[in-house]
Amino acid sequence: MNRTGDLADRLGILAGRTGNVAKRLGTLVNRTGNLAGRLDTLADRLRTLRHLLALSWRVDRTATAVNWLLRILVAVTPTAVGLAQRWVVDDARVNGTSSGLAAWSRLGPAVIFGALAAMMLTIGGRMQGNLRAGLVSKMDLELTREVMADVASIPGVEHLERADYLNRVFLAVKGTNALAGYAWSVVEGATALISLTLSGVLLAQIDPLLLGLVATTVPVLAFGNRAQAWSRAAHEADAEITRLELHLHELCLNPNAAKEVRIAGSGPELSRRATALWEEASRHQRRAHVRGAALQAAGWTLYVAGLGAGIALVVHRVLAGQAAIGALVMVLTLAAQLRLQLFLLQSSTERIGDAGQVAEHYAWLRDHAATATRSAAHRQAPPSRLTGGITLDDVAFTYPGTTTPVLHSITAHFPPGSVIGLVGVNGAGKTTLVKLLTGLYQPTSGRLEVDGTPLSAIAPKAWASASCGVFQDFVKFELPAYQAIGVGDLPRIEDRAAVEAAVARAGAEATVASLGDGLDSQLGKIFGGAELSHGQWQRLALARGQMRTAPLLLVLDEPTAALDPQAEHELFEAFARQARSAAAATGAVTVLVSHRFSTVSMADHVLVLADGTVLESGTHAQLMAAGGRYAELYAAQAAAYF
Ligand SMILES: Nc1ncnc2c1ncn2[C@@H]1O[C@H](COP(=O)(O)OP(=O)(O)OP(=O)(O)O)[C@@H](O)[C@H]1O
Repeated sequence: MNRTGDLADRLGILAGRTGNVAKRLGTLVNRTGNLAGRLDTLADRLRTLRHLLALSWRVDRTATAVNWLLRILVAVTPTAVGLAQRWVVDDARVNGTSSGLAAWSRLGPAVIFGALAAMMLTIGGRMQGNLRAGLVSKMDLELTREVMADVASIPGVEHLERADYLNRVFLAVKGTNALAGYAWSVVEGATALISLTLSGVLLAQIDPLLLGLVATTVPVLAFGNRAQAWSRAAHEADAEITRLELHLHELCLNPNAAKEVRIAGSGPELSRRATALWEEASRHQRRAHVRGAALQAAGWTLYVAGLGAGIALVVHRVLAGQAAIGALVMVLTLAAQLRLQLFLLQSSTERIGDAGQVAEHYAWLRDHAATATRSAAHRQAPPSRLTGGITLDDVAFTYPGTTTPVLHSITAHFPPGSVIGLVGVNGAGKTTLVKLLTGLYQPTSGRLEVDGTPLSAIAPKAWASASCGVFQDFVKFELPAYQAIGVGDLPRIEDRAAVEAAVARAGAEATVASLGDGLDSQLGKIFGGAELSHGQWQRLALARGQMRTAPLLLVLDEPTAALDPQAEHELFEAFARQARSAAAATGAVTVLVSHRFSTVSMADHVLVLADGTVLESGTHAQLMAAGGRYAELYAAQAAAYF
């Protein structure tokens, strides 16, 4: 019995040890993973740095070259000043304060050398600061252009709809100035480090113990970095709060929101909430700053203690006759310079840290855009005309970053040339289905095919160019009217005949005629142009959606909600007619989303969506005959209108 007990104990101990080993292995794997992650981040930063230095060269070669030269000169001058002073003082001690030619011939070079170095330190430092500011502003402009181009080049809308992605995009867009300064901050940091090293070498020559003074700079920098990291973490954690605060404040100023805000009297409350958010974010920042300031003060206290000890050591040496008075003068000069270099190093590491955070988001955005472009490059062009139509087979979709499926088990076929109606209550998934059809998102599972080719294998930009659409949340482009319409087909934005034809197809002639200067009228109050009614804006949006004359897919997602039912009916009749006549040429599929059943009844085939899936489908006649949900809602609406 005892033996069995012993064995059990031993087995227990063995199991415990195995568990410990496994835990340690787990920790090791984690650490290796962390290290690999850090190396990746470092590689990303170096790539960004190289890109920024190249960008600086591209935006202004002369300023970049002069800036490099000045930085190097400014880095070595503090040491030169210290050396010159030591030279003069020691010479004076040895040879007395004799004047005349002999003294000048001995001291002249040292005085000129010192004066030049001091001049370089002051003038060069200032010139370098001005050059840097000019370069950073040019680079900022270029980086803003790059970031915006990246945001625009990513197909789909995931990066603009997901809160975590939006935070990254927001921080990258807001941080271009910090990023522009990144490269030069690294150069400044590196040259300040060279300066510190040179000062260290000179101090060590007087007494190796003085290296202790250089060592006290380490806590100053380390604590400074930690303080900065706290502040950055607070800033990053508050990105969403800051976005919300900006959004609420913008609502108070936005003329489109003004009616609702004024009538509801919600302005003061919105402003109060925005202010509360701002205060919350400021509180977090303040807390981080106070903690950081305390830590930094501790670092500087150590430095001051080290400096005091260093000076006491040299005074002792001088009094003991072990060092010349020139050494004391040099130590005092270098100590003052050391403090300046330390400030410079600290401020550049702070800027590097700040910009490093932006650099991470910037690298993410660039990678995201590059991956999207690379993957799009291998995809094929859409067919020039649809022959097989669009097929959905057991399609399901969950928005990235969420867990609840919004669409599931969607199976349908849209034959070439057909007009498809989509109906369903709010939130049924109609717009989401439209987003999948237009390639803005890929299905999470199932097949979505165009003429038998998965839509994911078709180049997104080419599919976007082969589609056109009008949406319920259309854009009010505050541009001259012809551009606000022509932007629907960018290559033909200035093609007046194409714009006029689109206006006619959308039945927007009366709206254009009502504008003072017709198609040349400036739209929108913000730029002193004509203000339009919501319905008039919508007519122009419909015209914009008609700019592409031979699309393969036309989506009309409640584009006429601001029009009266009669106008909507007439428009859809016209669209359906156009769709059927265009069908012969391109086999285009028209998808029409509407809450008005009389409009949807014009479609060749209707899908009734409920809870993210197809509840019923068929022609209007079939659905009415089936007497299901569609028939019920149709009858209810008809009774309400007539
Ligand atoms: N970007 C998004 N991220 C996460 N969920 C979303 C997103 N857009 C829509 N949803 C969710 O998907 C569901 C379907 O929304 P969708 O806009 O497709 O409905 P809809 O049928 O077009 O509604 P409506 O008739 O009101 O326009 C909703 O529950 C909505 O909350």
